[in-house]
Amino acid sequence: MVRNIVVLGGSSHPTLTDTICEILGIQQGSALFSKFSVGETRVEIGESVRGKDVYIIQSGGGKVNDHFIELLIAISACKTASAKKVTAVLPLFPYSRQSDIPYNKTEAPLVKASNLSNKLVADSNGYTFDSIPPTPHPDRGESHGLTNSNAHLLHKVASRSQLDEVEHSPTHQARFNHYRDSSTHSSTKSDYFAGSRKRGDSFTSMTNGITSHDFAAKVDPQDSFKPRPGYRQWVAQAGTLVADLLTCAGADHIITMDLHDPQYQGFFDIPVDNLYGRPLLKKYIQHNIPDYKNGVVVSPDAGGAKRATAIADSLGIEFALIHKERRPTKITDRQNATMMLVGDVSGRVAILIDDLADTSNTITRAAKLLKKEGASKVYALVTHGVLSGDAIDRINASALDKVIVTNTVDQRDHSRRCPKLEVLEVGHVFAEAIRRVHYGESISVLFQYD
Ligand SMILES: O=P(O)(O)OC[C@H]1O[C@@H](O)[C@H](O)[C@@H]1O
Repeated sequence: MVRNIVVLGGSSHPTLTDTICEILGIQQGSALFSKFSVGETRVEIGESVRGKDVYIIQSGGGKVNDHFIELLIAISACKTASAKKVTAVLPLFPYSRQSDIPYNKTEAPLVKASNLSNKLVADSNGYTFDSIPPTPHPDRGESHGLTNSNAHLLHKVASRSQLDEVEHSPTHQARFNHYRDSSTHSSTKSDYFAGSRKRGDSFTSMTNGITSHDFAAKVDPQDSFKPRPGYRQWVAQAGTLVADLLTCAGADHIITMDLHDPQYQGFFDIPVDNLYGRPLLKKYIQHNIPDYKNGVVVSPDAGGAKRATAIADSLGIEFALIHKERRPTKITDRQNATMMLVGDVSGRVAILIDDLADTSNTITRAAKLLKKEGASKVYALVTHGVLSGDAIDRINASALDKVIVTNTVDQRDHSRRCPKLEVLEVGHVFAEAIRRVHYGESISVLFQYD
């Protein structure tokens, strides 16, 4: 039993708090989270936290803004009630995709939300959500700008040097130069759009200021937001604000898992422990995917390549990458994005790895492409199963055979609605991190997964 510690659970994920307390052998701290009729959050701490080491568990996902405010008020309440130290435990860190200028996912969603229910109808292959335009296929002469010299890579296993070859080939560079300004040469998703945002008004009017793909899933911002002609919209970078709010509220320490951008830790001036979900994902692959040694780990986009290659390397299996090409040909052509596979999955199990599935557009579209390219089965392994809006319907109707998520976000409702979903428990990882932080022990052992 861990002593002199108080663990409180916000309303985002009560079962995870229960699991953590059970593993630590303690009773959950007493706190009441409620609402005034107007919607304001009310927090009451029901026991003394004076001189105690307090851990407040609150995840992103669900009613993310309400949960975040609840957390801030709870932190502040504990500090003013003389807690010695307050640690915010955020299994999924809210707003962590907004640590930089939010990227604009011009290729998603594939349909307008207003038409979504009509579109959830399987095509002749039994899957929904066609790429528009179709995924390029060399046999059909749809090389989409690939030269003969690098088109052959589409049918080969992508080695690291081959990926570099594509990335650095003059043709590729030429194609992407217009997405970059002279000072922006990183290939991350954010940077593509950080660069393109600076291109000027044509891009501004093309995107019409869409700043969040979550938002895009609900309403079509084109209908509601038009930046004034000649003005480049100002895109909020909420990451810094969120980090500041936590520290201002009184947080002394943050524990989280698989931050979308690990560099986000640098936005804090308090310690941040960013735990890894990879050991769990790796173990799942080893124990549950038959013949995984002949499988291929696939990153659904360039931004996740590092994450996916780390798992592929540690399993000693091959790696492939889905390259999303955003090359609108006219101002209104927001959905003109194509996906192409760099690597070979033909006759093999494809194992998609990503940090997060929100609308699930990314993994369902990737699965469709992988099946078209001959994958025998497609698994998606994702740390954070946010699965908001129509995500579950989308997964159920997709080419995905299985979706594996951890329970950094509450999965009880998702599991009921999605027969393809399997959930991996993270309670023991957070319990061990809390125990080690409380006793001042190193937590680096939790980062090892080889
Ligand atoms: O396509 P959905 O599921 O909405 O969003 C998930 C994607 O958005 C990115 O931030 C994640 O890394 C992932 O690739």
